[in-house]
Amino acid sequence: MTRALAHDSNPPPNWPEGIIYLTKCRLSPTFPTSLIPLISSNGRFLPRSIIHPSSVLIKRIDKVDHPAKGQNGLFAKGKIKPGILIIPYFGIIHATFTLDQSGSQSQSQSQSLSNSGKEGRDRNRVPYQDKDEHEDSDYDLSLLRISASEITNPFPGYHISIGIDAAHMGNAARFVNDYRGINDSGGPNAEFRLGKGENGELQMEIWSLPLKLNKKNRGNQVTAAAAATGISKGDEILVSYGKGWWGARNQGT
Ligand SMILES: C[S@@+](CC[C@H](N)C(=O)[O-])C[C@H]1O[C@@H](n2cnc3c(N)ncnc32)[C@H](O)[C@@H]1O
Repeated sequence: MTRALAHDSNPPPNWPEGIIYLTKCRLSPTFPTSLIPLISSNGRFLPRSIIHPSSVLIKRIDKVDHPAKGQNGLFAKGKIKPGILIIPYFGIIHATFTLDQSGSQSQSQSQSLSNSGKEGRDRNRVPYQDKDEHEDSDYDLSLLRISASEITNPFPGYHISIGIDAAHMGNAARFVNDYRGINDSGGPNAEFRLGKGENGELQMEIWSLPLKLNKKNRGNQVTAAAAATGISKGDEILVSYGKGWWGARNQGT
């Protein structure tokens, strides 16, 4: 008998098999408790569940000239106004530590790596990481970076990168595609923004572009009027992953 996946609730239509459906982010089991105050204004991580928004749907892409043909995309189920929170991005929140090579207070890597499982007793040693399992994920977003020199950094000598990875678990936001090759002339119609959940937790969100950020608006009254209507029913919701995201993937190709 196969074990049912530990979905938070019933997944929305077209949810792929093998991916856990989340209605809120989860913390990685290796996420240090001493970092929680940095991602939550009340010092606790107790996000409220957010159900699938009625404004979006997950759809398999069949268009022959779409660069992500055969994959899924996120689409507007109805009209979405400009400057609206469409959906928060859920996944597993994880931390990656990089030894600061420039500072004088650096701990040695071997010293820190020998402290597997002792995080409760010694909060200022980085947790053991065999390999960064999120490094190659195409669903990993940066949530927060903390420099080694910041006074709020509970791990002196290490730069900390906190990310949200939706490779194996997430919500419909994980299906948002990048506009490149899909709507090159119009650009994205949505963007990632840092936001706050109801219980004070930092979260990444997908918003429809406000009118002023739509690059087609400038000096063009006709397009500005069209952009003011936001994202039309049936349109694919498209963001920019950023040049860095594509640069890292195109290296050596
Ligand atoms: C976060 S996922 C987006 C959802 C994905 N299409 C799916 O069905 O799971 C990122 C992946 O989507 C694909 N993708 C997104 N935007 C793309 C684009 N403009 N051109 C080609 N592939 C794209 C790439 O395979 C990329 O690694």
